[in-house]
Amino acid sequence: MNFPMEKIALDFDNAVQKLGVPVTAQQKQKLLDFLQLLHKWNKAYNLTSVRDPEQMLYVHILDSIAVAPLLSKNTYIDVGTGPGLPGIPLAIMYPDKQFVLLDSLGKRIRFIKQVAYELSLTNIEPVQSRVEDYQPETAFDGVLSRAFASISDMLSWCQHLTDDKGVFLALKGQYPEQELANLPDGFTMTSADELIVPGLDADRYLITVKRTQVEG
Ligand SMILES: C[S@@+](CC[C@H](N)C(=O)[O-])C[C@H]1O[C@@H](n2cnc3c(N)ncnc32)[C@H](O)[C@@H]1O
Repeated sequence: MNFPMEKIALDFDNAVQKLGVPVTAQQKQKLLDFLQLLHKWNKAYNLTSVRDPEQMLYVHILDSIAVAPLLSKNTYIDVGTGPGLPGIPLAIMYPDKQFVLLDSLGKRIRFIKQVAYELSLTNIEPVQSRVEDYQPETAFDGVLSRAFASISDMLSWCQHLTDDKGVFLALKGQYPEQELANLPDGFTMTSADELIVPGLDADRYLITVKRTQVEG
């Protein structure tokens, strides 16, 4: 299928305006270049089940940048990033923040390396590893995930990646009531932000969890 760049660029402008997230011309170019690479390499690398470029715009690019206003820290790890979602769009939105993009599958990490090279993204570090095995030199400010695991599993597999002040951000569909009722001891949900993603007729929530602060 040809890539309908003109239509996608127009749809992008409309959606971003509704989203209310400021995007510069350079960021727009990089986001659309990423979309085009995702579309181009999807067959060879089996990166996403979404094959239609218009759908990719909403399901992958806009869904990822909808999180941008809620990122207030400096260093993040996107666990189970797949082809760089939501990490690559967020790294484009925040060139001054640092993102490690981690996945256990080599072909997805090879794709991310190619994207980083082609888009000159210097604030991402692709890592191929199981998250449980990855030992960073410095604790991250935040752990991010989308479509990765239950919140409990995310917390138990990723708690070694942050210190006591670290935040865990999980992008979810339906409000994950059951998952939140079963948080492991020592963790508390601190916010559940509903995201309205233009073009997506689906519930989206960003759940924030922190370590429970002990008083005194
Ligand atoms: C459903 S995909 C989601 C990809 C991406 N975050 C997205 O939203 O499109 C889940 C990803 O998690 C990765 N994954 C699953 N378990 C993992 C683990 N223990 N450590 C690292 N990556 C893992 C898989 O290889 C896969 O790419």
